[in-house]
Amino acid sequence: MERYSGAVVVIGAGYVGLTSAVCLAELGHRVACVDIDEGRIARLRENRVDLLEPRLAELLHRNRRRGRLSFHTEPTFVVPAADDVFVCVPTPGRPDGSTDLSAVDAVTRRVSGLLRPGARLVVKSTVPPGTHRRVAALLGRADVAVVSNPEFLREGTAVADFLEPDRIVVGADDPTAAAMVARLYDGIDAEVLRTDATSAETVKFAANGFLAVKLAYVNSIAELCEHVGADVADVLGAVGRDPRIGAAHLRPGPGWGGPCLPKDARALAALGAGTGCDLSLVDAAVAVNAHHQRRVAGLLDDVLAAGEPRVAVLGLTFKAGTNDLRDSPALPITTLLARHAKVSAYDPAITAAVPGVTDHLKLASDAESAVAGSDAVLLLTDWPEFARLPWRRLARSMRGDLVVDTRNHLAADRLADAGLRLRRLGRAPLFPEPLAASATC
Ligand SMILES: NC(=O)c1ccc[n+]([C@@H]2O[C@H](COP(=O)([O-])OP(=O)(O)OC[C@H]3O[C@@H](n4cnc5c(N)ncnc54)[C@H](O)[C@@H]3O)[C@@H](O)[C@H]2O)c1
Ligand SMILES: O=c1ccn([C@@H]2O[C@H](COP(=O)(O)OP(=O)(O)O[C@H]3O[C@H](CO)[C@@H](O)[C@H](O)[C@H]3O)[C@@H](O)[C@H]2O)c(=O)[nH]1
Repeated sequence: MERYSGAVVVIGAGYVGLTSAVCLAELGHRVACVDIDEGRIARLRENRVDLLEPRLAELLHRNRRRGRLSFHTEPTFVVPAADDVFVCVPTPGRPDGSTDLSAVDAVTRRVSGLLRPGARLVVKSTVPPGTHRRVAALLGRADVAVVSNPEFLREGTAVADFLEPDRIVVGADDPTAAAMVARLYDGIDAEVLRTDATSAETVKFAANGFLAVKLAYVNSIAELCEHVGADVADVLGAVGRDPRIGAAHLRPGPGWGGPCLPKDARALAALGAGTGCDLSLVDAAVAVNAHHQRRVAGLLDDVLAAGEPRVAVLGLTFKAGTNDLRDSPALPITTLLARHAKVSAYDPAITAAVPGVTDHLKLASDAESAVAGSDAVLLLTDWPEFARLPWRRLARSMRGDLVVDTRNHLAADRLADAGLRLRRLGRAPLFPEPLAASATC
């Protein structure tokens, strides 16, 4: 049993929970972090972090040494001493898109009898608008306030996003409770936006839905650029200079993915269906995203038509800088390819096969062995090391000469020097013959 004498408990030690626990400790609070995953807690007690997040391990060690951070498998002894208990457990999507709140419910029931009078239960998990009322009802404690404090961190930059956020949103129907939670962030230089609880819950869905729609639109404009002969980098570079639009999240790719955008967009669309509000724009973004994933696989159609084709895939994670494979666009794309081709893949953050996830492909231990003998290379994640690959040597080891770069990540002149044909999203292909696949949108 680890000793705890502090004021904050964080339940859930995943991307959001562990980052929150470590950063709140860095801000000077005494934090106890609880998770039902005994293996994860055992590793954290040995200062071992499974998540690929810059500075997370360093800040964890430092705050463990300072005695500000402890890890537990049970809330029994730590929750009664806490002023604020953060809920950072998963809220996955159900098959119909709606949000599965069973982990939030389980935590609420578990802590109900443990919270001291006057404490606050702070929901950081992404939950549909109105969930605070469900939590309050399950809690059955008029002397405990329920506060919504959605989290906006991105994977790969979780610590920086937590400590230097664009905004902090604290929503509660009890202004004193909101003020108490807001004060936990006193060491951070960002505006705290105080709202009612339903509005705070809605902010998170509205933000992720907006990003999903924006990225679906970006990929559609990339497709249009190919059709009309425009260059997407020039087009969106100029479009993004308008401050009403903004330059961020404007890069085309193989479809957006990850543990949040897909499930939150589907949940928002399901909310539209459930409330009768017209959120068909979000439904369309989800459908368009699936189209772009199929379109990327379709760019290899010519190669797949040949006998016993072999495709090398560079990058499996949903973006660079994370080892998270949840809802990565690489999974549906490589599944489509694997119906017709042998797929060998390399990702610097995925060092071992993941049963049930990577079964359809052969995991290579480095880029060169993935590429050797392939008819085509498909780059799906923009890991920096892929831009530095020795393309001349790789070209000699390949059977074919096609490279499809879905992130506009590779230097065209280096691939041309290597005698490779380069196909990029939203840009003219760097080889002479017209592409049948891009003839129509
Ligand atoms: N991952 C992100 O980038 C991100 C960013 C913002 C918000 N969110 C939201 O935050 C929530 C958590 O996401 P995550 O990515 O951190 O999840 P995660 O899967 O990385 O971690 C969740 C942790 O909660 C633990 N857990 C599950 N049930 C529990 C219980 N009853 N008691 C104690 N621990 C329990 C799990 O063992 C796991 O370690 C979700 O609602 C998600 O939508 C995620
Ligand atoms: O210009 C861009 C930016 C992103 N993506 C893709 O979009 C997806 C999501 O990327 P990103 O938003 O960086 O990743 P997440 O870590 O999933 O973060 C999102 O989801 C989190 C969980 O809700 C939120 O907290 C964040 O604010 C929100 O950005 C990934 O597949 C990216 O490859 C692009 O294709 N082009």
